[in-house]
Amino acid sequence: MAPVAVFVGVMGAGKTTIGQAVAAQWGVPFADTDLIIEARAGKPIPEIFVDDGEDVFRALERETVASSLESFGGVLALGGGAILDEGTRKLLAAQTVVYLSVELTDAIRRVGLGAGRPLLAMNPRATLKYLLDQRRPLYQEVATHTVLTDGRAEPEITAEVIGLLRG
Ligand SMILES: Nc1ncnc2c1ncn2[C@@H]1O[C@H](COP(=O)(O)OP(=O)(O)O)[C@@H](O)[C@H]1O
Ligand SMILES: O=C(O)C1=C[C@@H](OP(=O)(O)O)[C@@H](O)[C@H](O)C1
Ligand SMILES: [Mg+2]
Repeated sequence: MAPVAVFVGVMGAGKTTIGQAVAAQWGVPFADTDLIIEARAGKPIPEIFVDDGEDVFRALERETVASSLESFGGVLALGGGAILDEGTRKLLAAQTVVYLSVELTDAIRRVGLGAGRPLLAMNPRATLKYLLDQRRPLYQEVATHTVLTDGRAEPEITAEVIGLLRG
């Protein structure tokens, strides 16, 4: 079994929100690697970053992506930084990967002050700009489909994803 679709994109792209909506419309399960990691670690992501550091989080993320890709049959949302790992990018090569793209203005509006997202705890606007510039080529590399989300409401984006994946 393998996921029907995997969502990637920077924080605030809408991976969790749109992934859930697409899964609901298809009538398939939804999973989010962030939630799986929190359950496995027994603590929220900000605490993993504080107690154990980003490297430990990335290792948990890599294992979680690998096991989900192997055994989960539904819609899978990744965390924004999962694609930083080369091994994860290789795993994604055989998958249907939807890149939800968003630029700085809308992304920052959506994540606000970054609550629950430890990488945005300080200077969220400058950090998000840096992360967008660093990661954009990696999202493009793994994507089989790209959907622009700037200035668009969730139902419209969900409908475009479903239309694109219909074939
Ligand atoms: N297209 C959109 N327009 C406006 N707000 C959105 C849109 N997509 C998501 N959001 C909101 O932005 C926030 C971040 O969305 P989320 O799905 O958690 O993003 P991600 O998982 O990619 O970080 C949520 O509050 C969500 O309701
Ligand atoms: O971009 C990142 O490195 C991260 C994104 C978050 O997920 P979302 O993209 O769903 O917010 C979460 O995995 C963690 O805070 C790190
Ligand atoms: Mg998310």
